[in-house]
Amino acid sequence: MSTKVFVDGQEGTTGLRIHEVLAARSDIEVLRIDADKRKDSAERARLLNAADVAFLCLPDAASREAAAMVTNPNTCLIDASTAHRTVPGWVYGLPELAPGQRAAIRGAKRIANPGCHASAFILLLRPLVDAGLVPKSAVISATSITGYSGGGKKMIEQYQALPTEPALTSPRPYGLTLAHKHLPEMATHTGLAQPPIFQPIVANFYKGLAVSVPLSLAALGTTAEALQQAYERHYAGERFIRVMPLRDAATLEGAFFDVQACNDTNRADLFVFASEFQAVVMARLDNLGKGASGAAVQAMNVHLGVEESLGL
Ligand SMILES: NC(=O)C1=CN([C@@H]2O[C@H](COP(=O)(O)OP(=O)(O)OC[C@H]3O[C@@H](n4cnc5c(N)ncnc54)[C@H](OP(=O)(O)O)[C@@H]3O)[C@@H](O)[C@H]2O)C=CC1
Ligand SMILES: CC(=O)N[C@@H](CCC(=O)OP(=O)(O)O)C(=O)O
Repeated sequence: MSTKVFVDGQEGTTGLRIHEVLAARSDIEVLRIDADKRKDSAERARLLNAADVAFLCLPDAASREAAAMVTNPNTCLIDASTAHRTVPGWVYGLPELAPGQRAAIRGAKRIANPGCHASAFILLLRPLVDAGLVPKSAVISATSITGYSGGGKKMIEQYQALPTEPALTSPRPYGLTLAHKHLPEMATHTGLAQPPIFQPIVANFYKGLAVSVPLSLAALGTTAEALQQAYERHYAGERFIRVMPLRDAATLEGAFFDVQACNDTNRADLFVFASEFQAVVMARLDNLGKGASGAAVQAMNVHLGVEESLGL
């Protein structure tokens, strides 16, 4: 019997990509809403309650509204927005987070999909905190470089309009109130007592994201090898996480890091670059792949118990 899936927000960036991925699946029956009814509450409620799995690819307020419409106890919600990522009763949809997370996703009817910057940051920090290499009390800073599709339809339109606004031709730091919406999940799901000092930068390319975290090996009393081993242990057997060799030679030879090399995959690549006393750990992913739609489909596969038998 096929699984009935509804995407609330089917015309948006994340929703469209989920549809593309699901189109290749014979085990999924996609329930579609008529384009002119896509904001009609009664029709959305009908389809949400008819679905076995419903993806919420909506702004936060509309996601909260959608969650409140669901009365069918069998409907599993996978919310791509920020609305429920630290809310009790919702399971964080990152199977590689820690032992037990996969089982939690399998058993949950409310799954909150991680944010794109947050996914990369948490994949880097959680293993180091769990291994005791970074204390929970540490003050961490992080920089993220992201493609403009992370900003959804409005930002895509802005970057693709011709002629290009001069300010958009160079990378643009943002989040300068130091209150980015991913900070709460970054602290909650790493175990850090306080969120990082977080500096995102958006630039004129469609998709791809890399988070960098500088660490003082001397201050932490650790080594680059120990960081690398912590990643290798934590992610052993994880097909969507690739722990790259310490001081990845291919990157160092080229001298420049390729932020887009995970595009069109559900993979995250993790790197440790280091001198004797300092390290920079980096995570790279496709903000629309492992950072959004890919991760949402992976969470669905884990929930349905079909992750092992499928690619994405
Ligand atoms: N883009 C990315 O890389 C990522 C996005 N996310 C999150 O996923 C969610 C969706 O993002 P994204 O796809 O980029 O956003 P978009 O702006 O591209 O799409 C959002 C869609 O939701 C629709 N919508 C808005 N309000 C309602 C409503 N009340 N009822 C029904 N539909 C509604 C919009 O309709 P209309 O077409 O009329 O505008 C639009 O089609 C957001 O919460 C976002 O923060 C998460 C991870 C990464
Ligand atoms: C370029 C850009 O604006 N990116 C978005 C992140 C996209 C994302 O992951 O948003 P959610 O938290 O809704 O998942 C931002 O930094 O706010």
